[in-house]
Amino acid sequence: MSLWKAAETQAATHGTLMGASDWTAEGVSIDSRSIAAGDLFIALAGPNHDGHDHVKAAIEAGAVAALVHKVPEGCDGLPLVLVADTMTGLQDLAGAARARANARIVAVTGSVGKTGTKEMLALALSRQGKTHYSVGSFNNHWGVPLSLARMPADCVFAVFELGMNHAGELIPLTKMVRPHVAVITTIEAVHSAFFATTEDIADAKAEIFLGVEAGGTVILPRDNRHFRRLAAAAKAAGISHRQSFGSHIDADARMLDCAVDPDDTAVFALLRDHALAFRVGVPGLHWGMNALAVLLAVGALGGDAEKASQSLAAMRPPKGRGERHVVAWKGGSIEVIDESYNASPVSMKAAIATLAAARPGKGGRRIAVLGDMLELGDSAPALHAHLAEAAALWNTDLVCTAGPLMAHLHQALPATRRGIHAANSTELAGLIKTVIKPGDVVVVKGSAGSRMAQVVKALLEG
Ligand SMILES: CC(=O)N[C@H]1[C@@H](OP(=O)(O)OP(=O)(O)OC[C@H]2O[C@@H](n3ccc(=O)[nH]c3=O)[C@H](O)[C@@H]2O)O[C@H](CO)[C@@H](O)[C@@H]1O[C@H](C)C(=O)N[C@@H](C)C(=O)N[C@H](CCC(=O)N[C@@H](CCC[C@@H](N)C(=O)O)C(=O)O)C(=O)O
Ligand SMILES: Nc1ncnc2c1ncn2[C@@H]1O[C@H](COP(=O)(O)OP(=O)(O)OP(=O)(O)O)[C@@H](O)[C@H]1O
Ligand SMILES: C[C@@H](N)C(=O)N[C@H](C)C(=O)O
Repeated sequence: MSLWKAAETQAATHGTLMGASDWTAEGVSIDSRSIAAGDLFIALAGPNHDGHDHVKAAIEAGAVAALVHKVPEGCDGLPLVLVADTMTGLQDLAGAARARANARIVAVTGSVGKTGTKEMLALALSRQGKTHYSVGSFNNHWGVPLSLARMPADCVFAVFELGMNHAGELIPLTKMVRPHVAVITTIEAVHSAFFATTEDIADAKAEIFLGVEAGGTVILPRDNRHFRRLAAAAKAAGISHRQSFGSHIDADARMLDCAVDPDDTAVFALLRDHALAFRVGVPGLHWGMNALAVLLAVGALGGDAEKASQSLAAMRPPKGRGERHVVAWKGGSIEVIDESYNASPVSMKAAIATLAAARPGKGGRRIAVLGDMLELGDSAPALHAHLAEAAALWNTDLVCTAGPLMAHLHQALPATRRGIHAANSTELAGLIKTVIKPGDVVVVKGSAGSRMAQVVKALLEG
C-alpha cells in the first residue's frame, strides 16, 4: 500500500530530496527499534535520544527513507528528505494526510477511558468500512501527528485519541485532526496536580471542540457533574449537534441496566427510542458506559449504531487495562487481572467494583494489589486513603499495597482487609507470592510510574 511517495513527502514538508527519490513509503515511524519494512523514518529529538543518531539503523532495518533536519554522519547517499525541523515536518505530513482524506473522523478525549473507547470505536467501525486508528495510547504532541501521518488516503473512518495533562495542550491536536465527531468520555480528578479544580479539567478537555469541523457533533457524558459546562462550551464553539450518554433520563444513549459478569458486560440501553441489548467483551460498568459513547459516535459518523453494538462482544482489554490471565499456582490456579498501565481514583474504584464480579475458585479470595496513583497533587494522601471505602463497599477480601502514597490506604483499611504493605513495587513483587493462595482472583493496579507491572510479572511466573 502506498502511503507517501517521495514527491508527496517533499511537497507536504517543503523539504529537499537527497539520494534516491523513487521510493514509496508504506508506513511512518519515529522509532528505529520498531521499524517495519517500507516505513519512512522521522528523526525526532527527544529528552533521551536524537533520532538522527539512528537514521542508519532505521534504513538498515528496512526504512525506505528518513526525514531529517541535518545529514547525520555516515548517511551521505542514503535516501533522505531534508527539512528545517523534523517535528514541524511530522506535523506538515500530518496536515497533508488530513487534507487529502475523505474519511469521517472521530477524536476521543476524557480523563479516563480514551484508549478503551478508541479501541471499541476501531473495532466497531472496522466492520463497516476501512478504518484507520491510533495505536496504543498515542495521544500527545508526538503521538497524534504520527497517527495522522499514518492515515491512508482511502480510509472510510478514522479514530484518534487526544490526551493532555495541562491546559492548552488539546488545541493544536484537535486543530490538526479536525474531527467530525468529538467524544469526551468523562471528567475526573486525573492529572489533578496540574489543575486547581475539576472545572479547569473540564475546560481543558472542552478545548477539543475548537477543532471540530463545521456541522460536526460532540458526544458528552450526561451523568458527569460538568455536563452542563461541557455542553455550554460546545455551544460557544458553535457546535449545534450535541449528544449525550449515561443513565440520565435525557441521555440520547441511555443505560437502562448493566450486568457485570466475570467475563463481560451485558448492557440494556435506549438509543433515543430504540431499545438495544448487547454485550461488551470486557467486564465493567465503565466499559458499558463508554460503549454507549461509541454507539452515538458511530451513528454520528454515518455508521450503523445497532450493528456496532453487536460488534462489541469481541472487544478485548488493551494491554495493562484489565487483561486476564489464569496461572497455575501451588497445585491449583489463580486469576490475575493486569490493570498496571495506569491509575487514578476513578479508575481504581472502577477496578475494585469490577473485581466484585469476579468468581474466585473454591476457598479463593478477591484481592486488590495496589500501587501509588501519581500526578494527584496535595490531595494525594486523602485520595489514597479514600479507597478503603471502595474496598468495603465492594467487599474486597484483602488489599495489599506498595509505595509511600498507598501507605495512607494501608493505614485506613480495617485489620480484616489490610494485607501486606511494601515500600515499592519491586519489594512487593518479591513478597506477593507468600500471600496468594490457589483460587484467588488478584487485580494489580497502579500508575505506570509505580511499576506495578513488576508485580504482575512475579505472579505470572507462578
Ligand atoms: C518521542 C517518542 O516517541 N519517544 C519514545 C521513546 O523514547 P526514548 O526514551 O527512546 O527517547 P526520546 O524520546 O528522547 O527519543 C527521541 C527519538 O529517538 C527515537 N529513537 C530512540 C532510540 C533509538 O534507538 N532509536 C530511535 O529511533 C525515539 O523513538 C524518538 O523518536 O521510546 C520510549 C520507549 O518506547 C517511549 O516511551 C517514548 O514515548 C514518548 C514518551 C511519547 O510520548 N510517545 C508518543 C508517541 C505517545 O503518544 N506516547 C503514548 C503516551 C502519551 C501520554 O503519556 N499521554 C498523556 C497525556 C499527554 C500529555 C503531554 N503533556 C505530554 O506529556 O506529552 C496521557 O495522560 O495519556 C504511549 O506511549 O502510549
Ligand atoms: N468511564 C470510566 N470510569 C472509570 N474508569 C474507567 C472509565 N473508562 C476507563 N476506565 C479505566 O481507566 C483506566 C485507563 O483506561 P484507558 O487506558 O482507556 O484510559 P485513558 O484515558 O486512555 O488513559 P491514558 O490517559 O493513560 O492513556 C483503566 O483501568 C480503565 O478500566
Ligand atoms: C502516563 C499517562 N498516560 C498516565 O496515565 N499517567 C497516570 C498518572 C498514570 O500513569 O497512572
